[in-house]
Amino acid sequence: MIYIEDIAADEVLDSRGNPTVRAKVTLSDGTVASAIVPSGASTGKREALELRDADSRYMGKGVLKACENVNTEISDELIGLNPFNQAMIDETMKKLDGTENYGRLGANAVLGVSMAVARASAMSLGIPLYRYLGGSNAMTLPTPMFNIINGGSHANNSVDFQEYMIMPLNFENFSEALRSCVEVYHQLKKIIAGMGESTALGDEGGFAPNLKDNEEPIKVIMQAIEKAGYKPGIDIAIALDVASSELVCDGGYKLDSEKRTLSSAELVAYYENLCAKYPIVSIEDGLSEDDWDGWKLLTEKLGSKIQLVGDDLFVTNEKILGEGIAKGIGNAILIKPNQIGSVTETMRTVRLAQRNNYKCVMSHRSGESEDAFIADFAVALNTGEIKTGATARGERTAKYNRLLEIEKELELGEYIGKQLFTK
Ligand SMILES: O=C(O)[C@@H](CO)OP(=O)(O)O
Ligand SMILES: [Mg+2]
Repeated sequence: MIYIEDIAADEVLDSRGNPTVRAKVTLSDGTVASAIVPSGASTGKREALELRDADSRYMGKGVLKACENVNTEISDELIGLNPFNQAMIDETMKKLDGTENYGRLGANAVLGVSMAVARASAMSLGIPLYRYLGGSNAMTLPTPMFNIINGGSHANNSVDFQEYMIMPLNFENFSEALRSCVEVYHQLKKIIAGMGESTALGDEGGFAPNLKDNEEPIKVIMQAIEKAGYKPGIDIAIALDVASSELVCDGGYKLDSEKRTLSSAELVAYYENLCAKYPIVSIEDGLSEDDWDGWKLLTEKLGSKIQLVGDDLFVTNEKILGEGIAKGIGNAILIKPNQIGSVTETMRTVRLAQRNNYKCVMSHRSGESEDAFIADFAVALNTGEIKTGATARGERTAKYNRLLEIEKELELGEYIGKQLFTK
């Protein structure tokens, strides 16, 4: 029987230049695989704990302790185990940690090992990661949520909403869909430059211009879609991640660029107005993680028309998603493995969502690496959607390029952009 022979972790860097964990797993048949853990900026309060060192290295952001936990306690526990039983591997780490949120070992330590074990298992079997994780059922190439204007805590500009994304719907396959996004992106660059604004990039590769309010980015994106030769709303639609937990101030939602603070109900009305004017198909974190009443109202007003994605709200947590489903909050969930801490728990959350007709959007973090695990993971779980930034930064392009590779390998893979938002 093949068993785990060695596990080791070291401190490497993410796309913001912050330290993160790279875990490496060696199997008894000689297979070696590694995985790098991503890290968020606009994190949900109830996310699993990311263990950071408290000393002065990297201004308190080091992950040496998390690496040490991998190199000592976690390896001691996992060496000798069967790598093909992912659920058991992940359960063993959960028990070893002993807390609800990986507060002792760190979710960054645990997730790194969890992903590396999955990858090593796939390599040992000589099959791609998506095939290992999803079997013959792994067939759906995800529709991108392609983030072309960055604001909020992902950029240093005037825009309050964090992400303005395009979704290529009316396309036969993934590569054509991706090409359309890239074309729109290049047109957008010209438009922004033509306005005399900076074409500097935010953390996820979208542009970060100073625009006068939070509607203006949508207007310029509409122009860019048309200039690229596509029909807004038919070929390409718009999605937003407001990341509104970051806007909460004095009991309301503070829109700095518009010099006003809105109540939940006013913000919901703001979205209704935007949705009436523009082809918006999805809004993520429209209200804050603590504002479940606001979410209820948002879902009542817009839930039958558009996708309402809970990110900070659900933090990829099966239990919290369960509460949301019971209360009829939102209709979709963002899936970020490091919010919950292991491959197995991520899959459990996706299964719960899919059983309850909640859409799933596989997602990167704003701090990413060259590791394209989520590309395979999205295909494996047939999430149908992926959010992984724009193609101007290597750590985002890595995911798109991996999806192009998977598309080619699958040959008969499905692209479901056209069906995604039809009732
Ligand atoms: O809010 C989000 O959806 C993510 C990814 O885009 O950002 P962060 O990783 O900073 O939480
Ligand atoms: Mg988000």
